Amino acid sequence: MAAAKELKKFTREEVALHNTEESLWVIIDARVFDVTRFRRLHPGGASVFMDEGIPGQDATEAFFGLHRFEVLEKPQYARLQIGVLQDEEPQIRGGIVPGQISKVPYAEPTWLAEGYKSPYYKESHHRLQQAVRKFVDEVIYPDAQEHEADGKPPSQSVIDQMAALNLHAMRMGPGKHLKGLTLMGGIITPEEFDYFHELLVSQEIARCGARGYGDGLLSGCVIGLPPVLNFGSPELKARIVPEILSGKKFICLAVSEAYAGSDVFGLQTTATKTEDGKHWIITGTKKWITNGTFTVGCKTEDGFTVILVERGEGVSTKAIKTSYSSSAGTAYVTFDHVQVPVENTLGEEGGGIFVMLSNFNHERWVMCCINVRAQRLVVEECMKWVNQRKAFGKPLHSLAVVRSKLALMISRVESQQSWLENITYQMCNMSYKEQASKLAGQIAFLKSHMTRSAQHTAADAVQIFGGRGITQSGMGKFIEHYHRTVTFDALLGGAEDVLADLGVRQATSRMPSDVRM
Ligand code: HEM
Repeated sequence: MAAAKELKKFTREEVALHNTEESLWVIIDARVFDVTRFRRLHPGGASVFMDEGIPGQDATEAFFGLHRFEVLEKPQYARLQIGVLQDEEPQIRGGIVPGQISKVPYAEPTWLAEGYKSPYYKESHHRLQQAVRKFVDEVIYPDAQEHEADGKPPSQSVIDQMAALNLHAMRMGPGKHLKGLTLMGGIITPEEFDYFHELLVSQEIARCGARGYGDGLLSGCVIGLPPVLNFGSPELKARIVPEILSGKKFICLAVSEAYAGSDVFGLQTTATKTEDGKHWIITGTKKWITNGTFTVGCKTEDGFTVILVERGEGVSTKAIKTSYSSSAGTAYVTFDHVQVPVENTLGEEGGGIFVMLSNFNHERWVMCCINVRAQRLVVEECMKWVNQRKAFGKPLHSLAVVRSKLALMISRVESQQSWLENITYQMCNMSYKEQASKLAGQIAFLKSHMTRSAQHTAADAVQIFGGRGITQSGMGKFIEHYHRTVTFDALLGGAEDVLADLGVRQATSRMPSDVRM
């Protein structure tokens, strides 16, 4: 927006004189705009500027009932501002102020909201959160908005800047891969880094509200690299890991197929050994694969084996159009007699299910971190909308039916974040093995509960926003996007119903044999 100090000052009386089609000014939040020529170009039509109470008048309330704050920040509209009101200051804050914590109730998890306390987050978490938020607001958010819309992948410059701060490495969680790295310019040490740091990094990125872009931003690495880190040979890791964490190469996990998804034993991609036993020959297809090197689940003689396949001869990919942005790079992958050295085997031959299962908890937990933060963004959007939008002469929040929807949305998001933090605390205090046995059910339940809740929240938000909730631009743009893409989380990393069932099956299998009512 134009800097207020360079602008002329006008009284309300002076502005009021410009109330005709020949000279038309309006006041928006103490800023004076000359819309005489713009009127004919206005996306909302020319006539609205001549409606009662608009020409030469203060149109602040009418404006914010129809436009996002960002409209005023766009250069082509900001230049319409010719001055400010004498002795008055703009009062409205909107858009993105890099690094800022939202003051909207429930827009932030309690550990970030003013005046609240948390047993889980220490000073190092706050330090990291502040730095990551500023980076996300300044670097990732604008790129996310642009490419979610144009469908292009995240800019390499953003991936490189994230790599320079070791953000890709931090998204893999605590562990040996962080050793010796300078994290976020050195504001936190690898030794300090725990799952709460990882949680906050994932959640800060999720605030962008760009689902396809978010997946394109190396989420394939979050799920595809752990099998290499945990089961790859030292040589393989030395060759692959640095290239990936520096953002030079992309990796993804390729399990689901046209034939099988949750049913990993139903996979049809095969890996057979060459006669000399030195190579795998991989043939088959994979579907809905995010990003590019592949960590592939294959059927082998011994059952199911996970193998790292590098892009090369016999590997081809083509884009799949889904209901979210092609920025995610969702692909159909074909392996046609691809020759891969046996040294690329991850874990034991035939032990693929163990490799996958050990990955699933972390992967699903990351999805939970992202999911609940995306839900919170919807709460924030709804809170703002019900406050600034008027219906029947009153703000929307004066309607009981709207308040009851908000009550459910807020309750869902708060309870899920609390459950997530409890699980994260257990993760910080359990060995990886303990996590696998004790937390698989908890995480499966949380994810399944969250994805179902998210769908309720999406539907409620659309009701609150009305037609704007299904419109890709303007006031409801985040709601439309959320509603269109919300079901993704209910499918990735284990379908909602399968996960809920997994949790119950695990619980019943652990019932003590001597317990009776
Ligand atoms: C400097 C002043 C203004 C600028 C730069 C401006 C700009 C815009 C833009 C960019 C849109 C497209 C909306 C979007 O996709 O976000 C829009 C829509 C609209 N504007 Fe304005 N506008 C201004 C003032 C006003 C005023 C004073 C009114 C009247 C009360 C008004 C009424 C509307 C309406 C009714 C729409 C359509 C909204 C919808 O489809 O939901 N605008 N305006």
